[in-house]
Amino acid sequence: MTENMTENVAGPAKAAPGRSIVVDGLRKSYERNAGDAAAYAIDGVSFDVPEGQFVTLLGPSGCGKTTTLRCVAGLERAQGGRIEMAGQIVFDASQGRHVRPEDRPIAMVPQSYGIWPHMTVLDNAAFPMRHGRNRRRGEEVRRRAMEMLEQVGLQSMADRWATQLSGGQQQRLAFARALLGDPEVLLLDEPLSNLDAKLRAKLRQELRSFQEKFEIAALYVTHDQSEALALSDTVIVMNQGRIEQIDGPERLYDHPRSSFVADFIGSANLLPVEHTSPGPDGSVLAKTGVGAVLCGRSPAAPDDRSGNGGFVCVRPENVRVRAADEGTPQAGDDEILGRVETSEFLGDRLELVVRAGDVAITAFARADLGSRPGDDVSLAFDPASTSYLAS
Ligand SMILES: Nc1ncnc2c1ncn2[C@@H]1O[C@H](COP(=O)(O)OP(=O)(O)OP(=O)(O)O)[C@@H](O)[C@H]1O
Repeated sequence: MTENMTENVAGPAKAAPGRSIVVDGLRKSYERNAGDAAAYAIDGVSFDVPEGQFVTLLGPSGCGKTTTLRCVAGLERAQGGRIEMAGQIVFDASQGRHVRPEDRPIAMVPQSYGIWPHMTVLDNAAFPMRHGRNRRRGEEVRRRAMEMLEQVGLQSMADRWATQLSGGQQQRLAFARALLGDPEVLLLDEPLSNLDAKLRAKLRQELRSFQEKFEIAALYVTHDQSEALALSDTVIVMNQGRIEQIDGPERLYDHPRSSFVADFIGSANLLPVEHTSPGPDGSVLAKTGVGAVLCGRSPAAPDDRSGNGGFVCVRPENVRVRAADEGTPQAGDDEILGRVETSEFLGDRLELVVRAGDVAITAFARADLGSRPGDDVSLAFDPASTSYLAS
């Protein structure tokens, strides 16, 4: 590792205030001859981590999340791009600049928390102060470590072996230890992935409340969309080494920019579109296999609202369902007639899969609708919550 962690020559370069990390145009291939664009694990990745914010890299396995995180940490060296951290350029491919991981203002929390089993809780916590960037000695180390253990509720366990802690306590210790290295940013690589679902849900809330309490910026990697939505101020959705969308959780869910994002975040009906034309008030009229659908949302620029291809995107909770014999569709209602294929009772509602022409549409319906497989129903999409996605 050491031979490629060398130069750190230029003086401090200015980073934009208020941003803990700025990543610009990062490109990394693991191939020796990285000429072929398809060989890049990440390609043109750019984003910011603002001060005190929780930012998550989210995407399916192999999309480049860990590679991005490792480049930020300095554990991998990219072939292109720049990284600024706490007011300094820590990586610049064009200038051959690469600050070593131990000299970057970061703390990394790995999947297994990286806790030393042969050390006490206190010694684990004190480790970065004894061995990190800003080394300290003597009583001050013990005092600061004890103060931090108190903050995370582990002071009474300071002299225990770290292996005697529960999963949740280990997470708190990993968090305390990371903070004691005075990092600008915490880097977390799927720290909850080894835990069962119930503990995961509890610990993610705890993780978030610590991060807020200490007002530290965090860059978090996960492939679990519910975790990303629950924890993050900002989610960066990645696909095949590129960024698809950067947005807050609600906006990602309500305004996905592509069919990939719509499908990856929550569940979505994606109806293939034959062609589109501009509709009233900036909407898009999309011709699909089940008829024309009015889409009140579209990330496409107004000039790009006529064309071929793309998808209508509507979430199951935004599909209105009624029994086909509940009365004829009202004038102006673009209703779609279909037949129930499956019906699942979920307590407070039914989840229906309705076949309409060539497409299967998932919809949530009132539990008392009582629809069963084989029943005819009519569906309507609310234009205000229906999107046209060009790709
Ligand atoms: N050390 C390596 N050598 C060669 N190829 C690698 C190496 N590490 C990652 N890759 C490749 O780079 C691409 C991105 O991998 P990366 O681990 O960054 O993805 P990820 O999104 O973190 O996936 P996961 O969620 O499975 O950890 C993948 O195609 C992967 O096979």
